[in-house]
Amino acid sequence: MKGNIFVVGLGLIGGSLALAIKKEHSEATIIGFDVNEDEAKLARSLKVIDEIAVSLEDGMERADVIILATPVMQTENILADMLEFRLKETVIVTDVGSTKQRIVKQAERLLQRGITFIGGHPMAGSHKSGVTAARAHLFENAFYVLTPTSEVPSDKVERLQEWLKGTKAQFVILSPREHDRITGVISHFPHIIAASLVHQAQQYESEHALVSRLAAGGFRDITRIASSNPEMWRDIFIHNKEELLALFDRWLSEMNMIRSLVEQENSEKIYHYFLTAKQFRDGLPVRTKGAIPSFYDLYVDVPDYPGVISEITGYLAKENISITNIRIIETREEIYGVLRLSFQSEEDRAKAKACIKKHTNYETYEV
Ligand SMILES: NC(=O)C1=CN([C@@H]2O[C@H](COP(=O)(O)OP(=O)(O)OC[C@H]3O[C@@H](n4cnc5c(N)ncnc54)[C@H](O)[C@@H]3O)[C@@H](O)[C@H]2O)C=CC1
Ligand SMILES: O=C(O)C(=O)Cc1ccc(O)cc1
Repeated sequence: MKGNIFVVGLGLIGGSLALAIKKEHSEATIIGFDVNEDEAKLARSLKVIDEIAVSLEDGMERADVIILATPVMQTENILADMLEFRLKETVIVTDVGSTKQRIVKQAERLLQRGITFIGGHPMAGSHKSGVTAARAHLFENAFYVLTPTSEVPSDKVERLQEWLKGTKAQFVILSPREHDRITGVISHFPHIIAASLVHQAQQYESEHALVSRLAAGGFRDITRIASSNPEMWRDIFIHNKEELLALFDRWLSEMNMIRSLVEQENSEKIYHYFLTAKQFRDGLPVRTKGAIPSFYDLYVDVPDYPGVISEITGYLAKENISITNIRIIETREEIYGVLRLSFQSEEDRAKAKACIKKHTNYETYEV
């Protein structure tokens, strides 16, 4: 499709959407704008966008589709500023914010002027930010929530989905309220838990200098998201305050309950608590990306000799297959193979599997 796509906020999500749209619609012109001029210039040199808008107003007025990809408080402010601009009557405005109720409420004023606004949230990402982390395939297989209000005609929703086809995401329509309730529990609240675990370890570090050195393994895994952009998460917590306050209350009573089981050494109930959590978690789908992203891992059963890692990474490098993470798993219990390689897509994992099979006799497993 032809048209001007205007992306405001050229970071991880804005940049990734720009790349995904261009991949599917090569005739579209991607115009970008960012308050951080260096980020906009970087986006232009990395060919994430075709051109930088002269101003926010200029980009908005030329656009057929406007994508607001800024932290959610900024998105609310931009939606208010847009009331002064002379937008095309046919423009479709959308956003990518992790919260929906306050944004959709603010956008009602645009809707009253006949401008189409469809709230959006591609539910995949990472703890990284900035345009250098942007990838065209970031949203492949992920859920992409849209929250059109009843005034929005369905052909506009279909048109937006057509523009976003290159994301290869799975669209889901929800009300803003349902969206904020679900993301509160599976995405937003876990961030405060991760951050609080890090704070707890930091406080202990003053007593035991070894804490951070010993925290290198599992602790790093469960607290990965504490490395996310603090501005973005501050805004999300303020926007989804009501849901999150309710979750804090439930969490505190849950902690008190499990605390008293430990205090009483109630081994049966403690066991049951872990068991039911394990059963629910083991049953979660693994291939679909979600707000807690699944990684494309490949386990390689390698012999324990020096140089085996460089041997394998060498074969992969020769075939231009990028690895996002590499780790030696120290226990063989339940997991076959000791070398865990992570990839960005199913396709990369399949290529790696074939490459390792071609060059070695090592068994590979997807768990
Ligand atoms: N990081 C993630 O994994 C996900 C983030 N989101 C949502 O996407 C949005 C963007 O997040 P990221 O791309 O991760 O952040 P980012 O930090 O990578 O990029 C945000 C960009 O917006 C720019 N910006 C800030 N205020 C602006 C303004 N007033 N006008 C123009 N540009 C402005 C910043 O300079 C920055 O380049 C947020 O609303 C976030 O809630 C949604 C899904 C996943
Ligand atoms: O890195 C992670 O695990 C994330 O949680 C990514 C993420 C961040 C914000 C969203 O609204 C959706 C996904």
